[in-house]
Formats: sequence, structure tokens, C-alpha cells
Amino acid sequence: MKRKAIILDYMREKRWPYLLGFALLSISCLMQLLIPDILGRFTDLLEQSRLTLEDAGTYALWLLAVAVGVALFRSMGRIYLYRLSRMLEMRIRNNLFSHWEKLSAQYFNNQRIGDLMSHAISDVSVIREVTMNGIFNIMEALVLITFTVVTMVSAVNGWLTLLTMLPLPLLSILAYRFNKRIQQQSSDMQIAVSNMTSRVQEFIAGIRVVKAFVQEKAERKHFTRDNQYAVEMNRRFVRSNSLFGALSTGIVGLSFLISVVLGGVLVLNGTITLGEFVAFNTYLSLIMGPIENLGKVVNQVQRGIASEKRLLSILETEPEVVDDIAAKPDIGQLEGRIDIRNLTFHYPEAKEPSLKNINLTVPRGTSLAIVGRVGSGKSTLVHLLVRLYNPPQGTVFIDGHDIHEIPLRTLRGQIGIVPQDQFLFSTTIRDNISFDPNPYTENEVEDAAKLAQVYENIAEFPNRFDTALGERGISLSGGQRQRVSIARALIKKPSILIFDDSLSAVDTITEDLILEGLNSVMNDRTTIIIGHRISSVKSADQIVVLEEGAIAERGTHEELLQLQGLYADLYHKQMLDEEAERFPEPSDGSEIRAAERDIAAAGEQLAGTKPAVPLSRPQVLRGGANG
Ligand SMILES: Nc1ncnc2c1ncn2[C@@H]1O[C@H](COP(=O)(O)OP(=O)(O)OP(=O)(O)O)[C@@H](O)[C@H]1O
Repeated sequence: MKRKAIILDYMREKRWPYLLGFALLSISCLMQLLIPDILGRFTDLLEQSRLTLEDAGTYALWLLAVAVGVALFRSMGRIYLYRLSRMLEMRIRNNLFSHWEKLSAQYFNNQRIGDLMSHAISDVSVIREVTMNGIFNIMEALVLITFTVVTMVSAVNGWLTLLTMLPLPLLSILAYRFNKRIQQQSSDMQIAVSNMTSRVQEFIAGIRVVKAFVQEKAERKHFTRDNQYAVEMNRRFVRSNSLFGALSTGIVGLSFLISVVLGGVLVLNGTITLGEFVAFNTYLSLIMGPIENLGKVVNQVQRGIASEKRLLSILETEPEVVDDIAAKPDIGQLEGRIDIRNLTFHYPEAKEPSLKNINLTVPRGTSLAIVGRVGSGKSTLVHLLVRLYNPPQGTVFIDGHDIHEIPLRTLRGQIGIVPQDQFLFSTTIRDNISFDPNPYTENEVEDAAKLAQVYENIAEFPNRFDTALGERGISLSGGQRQRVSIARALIKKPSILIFDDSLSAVDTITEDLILEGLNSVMNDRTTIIIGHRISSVKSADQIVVLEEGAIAERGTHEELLQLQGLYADLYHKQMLDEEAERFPEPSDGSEIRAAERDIAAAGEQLAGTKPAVPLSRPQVLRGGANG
């Protein structure tokens, strides 16, 4: 649905509650008009020496009653209007969150977290301010100024009113002149704050890298620069705001000066009474606040428009990956046969395709392993299977259905993916494992953890499955995190299970245990394993080697070895490395040096890079094909 205006649409929808708030405020404004009148009458009686003690008491009681009434209705109106704007704030945040949920992975690739946080916090708060204080001030100003001016004309003097009001149009001209500048500065200020937020967020997420590379000083320098810039932007904004505030106060003061001078002359020549003069100046002081506030409201509204524009640009971003019109809701259980036909895929704005003419069939219940260098397109291929990105129509099929025909919920609900980035939420291990719309029993959570070979680790934690994880599961080791994310995919008992380089952080013995365990549950299910270790891919029913987005080799482990290509090179390199490890201290070192030369040569050939130092085992195993 296209949204035209967040604030106006909301006010239109809540017009009756807003009218009620307006009515409460109007009553308080009208009651305020009684105060100058009471003071005027009191002054006239005093001047004519006709004031009795009883009159004084009555006037005092009236003033008290009016003050209580004004306070009561004004605060009721304020509370009421504030509640409406808090509800709008909550609604925008919810809409923003659910809209973000619909947007594609590509959208988030192009955004910085700081910008998103700034939209969620600053922009929404600015809108709340506009609808809270802004609308309150506009309503109060409209009612109070209109009624007061009418009373000033009818009850005191038309000319005096006209002349004292004369400087006020200057306020509108001033607001117009400041309009663009303040809006631009508000946006610069928000960008500066979001730059700073992004830097802090990135610094905290990468704290270990920063420390390991001794980059604290450099990071501090960058942060100080961003911080100074944010303060400077804020200063510019405050300077313009203050200048505007000062000039508008000056204009209001000028009108007060005219009132005192001209009003004094009118009293002296007997055109108005002293009581009317006092009442007139009290009327004027009543509208001074609202007139000043009008100036502020102009600023608030300007900032609100800028924030509304930014929020609308997010809320109007069309989600790229949605259920197609062709989606068939009756597609239920998937069996897991995968067919990929002539798949060529470009990321938006990428010059080169990341996948080129892929043709592949994975029968139900079989396993496919994908190996290849860094950036050869392995993750892209599996991301297309879960439609994190949209493959072209007619290229990817599951059980014979084009995946565009399979409702997203069905598709993703039946594919268990263990992503390369084993992101865990800052909640308990149990919640991380059972992260699925379906509820799971304690036994199911434990079974998944057992299959993923992480049960024993969890059982050793004092709170077992209730152990809370820090941000990104910081209290777990890399291997433990990887296994918890494996358990999270296994618990769904998916028709298709995908490991995107997800066994890299576990040792080979644990890897064997995980793969063995999987055999028992994956009988009828299809498995795709992306890996760099031969040990994790060699028993797959078919193995494909990707090279620059295209399938360079395919076959079983034995077939690929016979082919003597990239796969065989990777295998020999890893074998050599294992040999080197088995004979750590040869008599004169010549064997290990020879092995190291072979490994380095294989590494260069496969990864296209020249290792600066002889490779150690883990480097070879994980860095061979992926450089
Ligand atoms: N969101 C994206 N937008 C544009 N290009 C992308 C995007 N994601 C990946 N690429 C590019 O697509 C190509 C394939 O990337 P992909 O992540 O699929 O490689 P990979 O084989 O999984 O690498 P690795 O072994 O490092 O995981 C690379 O050239 C990469 O730079």
C-alpha cells in the first residue's frame, strides 16, 4: 500500500480523538481569556476607589477558580494528545520493523546499521515531537490567538490591536527564510549521528579484530573525528535555531512595546480606561507564548517533514522477494528433489554474473557437495535455493515446481540452512536451537543438540540449555557456535539441509561424528554441503567444483580424483599436509621442506595467491581451495 503522509493520515484516522483533545484545549484557552477581564475590572474598581474587601475576595476566588479550570483542561488535553502521539510512535516503529522483515537480503547489504537505527529512533522521535508538542502548540496558538485578538478588538480597541499585531507577519517571513537551512541542518545532524552510531556498532562487533591488529588508537581517532563532526553539525543546528528564537522573541517584544506606548497614550487621552489598558497588556502577554511557540512549531514541522520523508522512503521500498502471483498455496510437504536449469544469476548492479549456466540435478534423499575457491559462487547458489535473492524464473525447481511457485513460508520452512555466518541471538541456547515458528519439546531440542555434537558442551554449562548467550553468542567458542547453528537447522527435520561451509570450525573427529549422525536422520532428505575440506565432502553422492561461477568439474570423489583437475589438486595438497603432520620431525628436515614446497605450489595453483610462509595444517586445509 502506498502511503502519502504518515502524520496527516494518522490525524485523519484519529480525527475524533484529536477533536476531543482540541475541545479540551479550547475550553482551557477560553477560560484563560477570563483572566485579563477580571484584572481589568479589578483595576477599574481600584482606580475609582470603589473596591470593597468583599469584591477583592470575590475577584481572588474567580482568579483561583479560573486558574484551576485552565490547569485542569489544559493538562487533560495535553495528556490526551500526548497519548495519541505515543500510539503513533509505537505504530510507526512496529510498521518499520515488520517492513524491514519483508525486505530482501540485498536491501540490508546496501544499508548501514547506524542509518537503520537512526531511522528507528531519531526519525520516529521527531515525528512524535511534531504530533505531541507541535500539534498541541498549533492548536493552542490557533484558539488562543484567534479568541484573544477578537476580544482585544471588541473589548478594548481595534486600532491598538491592529498596530500591536503589525510586526507579527515578520514572524512568517522569518520562518520562511529559516525553513530550508534548518531542514538541511537537521538532516546533516542526523547523518552525522548515524555515522557515529555505525562506527560504534562496527567497533563493538569487531572489537577482537581491533585489538588483535592494535588499532585502538586509529579507531579512537576516527571516532573522535566523527564525534566532533556530529557536535559541529549540532552546533550549526542550535545556532540557527537560537537565532530564529531570538529574532522571533524580538518581534514579539516590539509588538509589546507598541502596546505599552500607544496604550499609555490612549489611557491618557481617555479613549480607554486603565483597567482596559491592563486587560489589553494581559491579553497580549497571553498570546506571546503561543506566538513564540508558533515559531518553534515551524521548526518542529520542518524537521518532522524531513523525518517523514526518510521514513516514507523506507516504508515505500517494495520488498523484492515476496510470494509470486504464480505461488501455489496448495504446495505442502516438499520431498527435496532439486533441479537447476541454465541458471545464470547477476546480483543487482553487479557487472559480471556470479553464477553462469548452472545445470544440476540432486535427486531426493541424495547429497551434493560444492567446493570451489573464494567467491566462486557457492553461497550464492544456496541462497537462491531459499530465495534470499530471486533466481530468474524457470531456472530453479524443487520437486518439479519452479521455486517461484512455492510459497516462501513453505519453501523456507522445509529447508534447513546452516549459514556461513553462524549468527546466534542474545538469548538462551534453547531459544536459539528452537528458532522456528513451530514449538519444540525439551527432548527435540536435546536430540538436535546431540546430533550436532554440542549436547555435551551444553550439559557442562551450569544453566545447560538456559544458558544466555552474549551478543552474537560470544560466550561460545567458534566450533560450539557452529554446532548450535547446526542444531537449529536440524531440529526442523527439513526436507533439504544445507551446510554453507559450516563444519570449518569443528575438528575432523567431530566433523565425522556430525556427518555420521546425519546419515541416520537424512535418509529421505536431501543434503547440500559446501566445504573446503575433502573430508567433509568426499562421501557425497555427487560433488561439483565451481570456478568463477560455472561448474568446472562434477562427479563422485573417485571420479574427480581420476579427472586430475582442481579437485584432485585440492585432495593431494590436503594429503600432503596430513603427511607432513604425521612426520613432524624428519631426520634432516628435507622431507618436510619438500612437502612444504609442494603444498605452497599447490596452494598457489589452486588459490592463485603466493603464500608468504610455508603453510601450516589448518591454513592448508581451510585455505587451499579458498585461497
Ligand atoms: N550481495 C552481493 N552483491 C553483489 N555481489 C555479490 C553479493 N554477494 C556475493 N557477491 C559476489 O558474488 C560472487 C560469489 O560470491 P559467493 O559468496 O557466492 O562466493 P562463495 O563461493 O560462497 O565464497 P566463499 O567461499 O568465500 O564463501 C563473488 O564475486 C561475490 O563478490
